Amino acid sequence: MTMNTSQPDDGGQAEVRKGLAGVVADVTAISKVDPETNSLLYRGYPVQDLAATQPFEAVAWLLWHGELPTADELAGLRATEREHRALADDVRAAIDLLPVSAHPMDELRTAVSVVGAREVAGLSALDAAADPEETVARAGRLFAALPAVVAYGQRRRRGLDVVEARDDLDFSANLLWMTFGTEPEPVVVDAFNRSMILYAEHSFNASTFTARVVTSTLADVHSAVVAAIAALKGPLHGGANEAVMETLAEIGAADRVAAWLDDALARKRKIMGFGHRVYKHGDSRVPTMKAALDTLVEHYDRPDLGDLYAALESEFVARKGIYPNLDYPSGPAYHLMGFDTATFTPLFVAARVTGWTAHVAEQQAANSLIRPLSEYVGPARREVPRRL
Ligand SMILES: CC(=O)SCCNC(=O)CCNC(=O)[C@H](O)C(C)(C)COP(=O)(O)OP(=O)(O)OC[C@H]1O[C@@H](n2cnc3c(N)ncnc32)[C@H](O)[C@@H]1OP(=O)(O)O
Ligand SMILES: O=C([O-])CC(=O)C(=O)O
Repeated sequence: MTMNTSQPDDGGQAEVRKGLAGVVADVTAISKVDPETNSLLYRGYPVQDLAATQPFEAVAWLLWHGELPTADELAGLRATEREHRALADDVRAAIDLLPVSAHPMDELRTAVSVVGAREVAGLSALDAAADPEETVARAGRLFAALPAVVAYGQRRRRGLDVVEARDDLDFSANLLWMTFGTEPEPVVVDAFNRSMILYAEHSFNASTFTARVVTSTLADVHSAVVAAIAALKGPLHGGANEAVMETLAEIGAADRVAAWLDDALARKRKIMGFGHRVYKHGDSRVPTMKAALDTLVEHYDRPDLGDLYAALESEFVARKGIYPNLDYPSGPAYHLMGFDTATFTPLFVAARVTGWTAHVAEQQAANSLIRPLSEYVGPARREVPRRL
C-alpha cells in the first residue's frame, strides 16, 4: 500500500502536532498576535493604545465591524446596550435553579443557553445559524445582557438583592454599579475598562477556536458562545485569573515567596498566570494591565499586595524564564476592585464575548467545516470474540 501523508489513518506518516501547537488553522482579519515584536493589534490598532483612549463599547464595535465607530455608530451601540442591560426574568429563574455554590462560569453558561434558546425559538437549526449581520446583532444584545448575569451571580452568593442597571453609566461603570451597588470611582472604572479591552480578543486561543469549530457546523452564535465559555473555564485558559488570586492568597506575603516556590516547583505545580502558548518572551498586554494594577494598589493602599505580586514575578522569572500572562495582573486587580475570586473568569467572558462573536461572524462569512484528522494508535483490526 502506498503511504500517504495526508491520510494518517492509512500508515502513520503524518506529523502529529500535539495541542495543534504551531498549526495555522485559518486566516483572520480580527487580531494579530506577534510574539516576536511582542505586539497585539485589533484590526490593526495596538491594543495598548485602544486601552488608553477608547471606551470598551468602541472596541467591541471595532472587533465586530472592522473600524472604530463614528459618534453616531457609538451612540447607536450604546443605546442598544442600555436597552438590553436588565437581568431578564427567564435568565434569573434559570440561575436560581442552580445551587448558590455553583461556579459562576456555570451560571453564565446556563444564562447564555437560556438567552440563545429564546433568540432562536421557532427557527429550524439551519435558520438559527443566521448570517454574519444577524450574528453581530445578536452578539450586541448578548454583550449587553452579560454584565447583569455576572453581577447577579456575585450578589446572590453574598445574599444581596439585584441592583438595577443605570442608563447614565457606560458599560464598565454600569457593570461595577450592578455588582456593588455603589457609585463607581473613576480610577476604578478606568482600570476596569482597560482590562475589558485587553481581554477582548486574542486570535485563535482555545475558547475562540472552540467557538469557530461550533460555528463551522452551522450552529448559531449562542451555541458557539456556550461552548467557548466551557473552554474558557479551565485554569489553563481563562480560569487562570482565579487561580492567580488563590496562589497569592496561599503564599500570603512577599517574604514567603521563595520557600513557597521551592515547594511548588519540587511538586511540579504549574504557577498560574505564567506562561503562554504563543508569547514566550512576555505577554504584550501585561505592561498595560500592570500599570492599571499599580494605580489600584495605590488607590486602595495595598502595597503588601504589590510587593507580593512583584516578588513572585521576579522569583519565578529568575528561576524558570517564564513570564506573566494577562491573568497575572488581572487577578489581583479584580480582587482590589472588590470582585470575589470566582467572579474573575466571568469578567473575562464579559470582555471576550466580543472577540468570540467577531470570530463567529468571520467564520460564517467564509465557512469550512473544521474537522482535522487523527493518527490511529489503537489495536490493529481484530475479530470480535464469539460469545461464550
Ligand atoms: C488568557 C490565557 O489563557 S493565558 C494562559 C493562562 N494559563 C495559565 O496561566 C496557566 C499556567 N500556564 C500554563 O499552564 C502554560 O504556560 C500554558 C498552558 C498557558 C501554555 O502551555 P504550553 O505552550 O503548552 O507550554 P507547556 O505547558 O508545554 O510548557 C513548556 C514548559 O514550561 C513549563 N511551564 C509552562 N508554564 C508554566 C507555569 N505556569 N508554571 C510552571 N511551569 C510552566 C511546562 O511545565 C513545560 O516544562 P517542561 O518542558 O519541563 O515539561
Ligand atoms: O491566546 C491564548 O492562547 C490565550 C488567550 O486567550 C489569551 O492570552 O488571551
